[in-house]
Amino acid sequence: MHQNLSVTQPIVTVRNLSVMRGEYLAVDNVSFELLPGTHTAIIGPNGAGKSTLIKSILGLLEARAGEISLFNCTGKQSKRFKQEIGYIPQKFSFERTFPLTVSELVGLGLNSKQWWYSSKQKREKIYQALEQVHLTKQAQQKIGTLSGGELKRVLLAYCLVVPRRLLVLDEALAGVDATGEMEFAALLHNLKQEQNWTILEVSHDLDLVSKYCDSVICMNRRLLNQGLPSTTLTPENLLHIYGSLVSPTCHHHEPSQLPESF
Ligand SMILES: Nc1ncnc2c1ncn2[C@@H]1O[C@H](COP(=O)(O)OP(=O)(O)OP(=O)(O)O)[C@@H](O)[C@H]1O
Repeated sequence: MHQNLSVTQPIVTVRNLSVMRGEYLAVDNVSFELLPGTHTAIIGPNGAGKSTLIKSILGLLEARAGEISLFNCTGKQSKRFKQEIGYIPQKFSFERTFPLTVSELVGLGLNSKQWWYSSKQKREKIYQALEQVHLTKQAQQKIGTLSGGELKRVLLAYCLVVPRRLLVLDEALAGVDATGEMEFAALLHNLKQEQNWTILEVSHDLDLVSKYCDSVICMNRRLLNQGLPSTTLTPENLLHIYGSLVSPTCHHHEPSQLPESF
């Protein structure tokens, strides 16, 4: 168990949070709590403010109003827990010539708390993290030459190389192939079950959300619904959220035919 971890105290508390993007109110008066060892998905249509919300939680964007508490601390105090949070952003890329290999990048995840590890122990930790995401063969490859899905796996390995209390994922599975997607989801499930990690992820994959998440936050600038997948992912709620009929089992639409004049 992590130090100071109580099973009842929320890991994250968001109270009446509002966040601007330029002149636009992207998050409007949102409140919720995340309990330790839970997996929560944030869902909503494009532009609903999901990334804005998680970036505010991570301290990457300033709030216009409201309060965010991480591990029971607010403001600057919560910054000391930075190393206990893993984050995979929605968009990132590296120049092809970026001079860092996969194992070097994952090794950067070994932070100051692991200063006493020997070089051998560090190599073992990095190898174990890469093994979990099936990328040991790419260990010496330059990160700028990886595919989009491989790069996402490397970032997950970076998060896995040390214990985290909170893992924040912004569409982390986008670009990961079907097998990788299931493995990724199962891995997150194990981290939650066996190591009590708290997971907050933005996802458009309602099948995986209904299968793996304990709780769903539905938003479109404002919080629309929050609760168990079985009570939030109902046809009525999804119609309200997305404005059209989607369901956890039928949201992969067939590509529509282009009009002849296109
Ligand atoms: N830097 C910016 N300046 C102005 N508006 C912005 C900026 N960044 C984002 N926005 C707007 O804020 C709104 C919320 O964006 P955000 O990225 O949080 O949405 P999202 O729910 O994560 O969307 P998606 O599912 O498409 O990733 C969008 O309408 C977006 O166009």
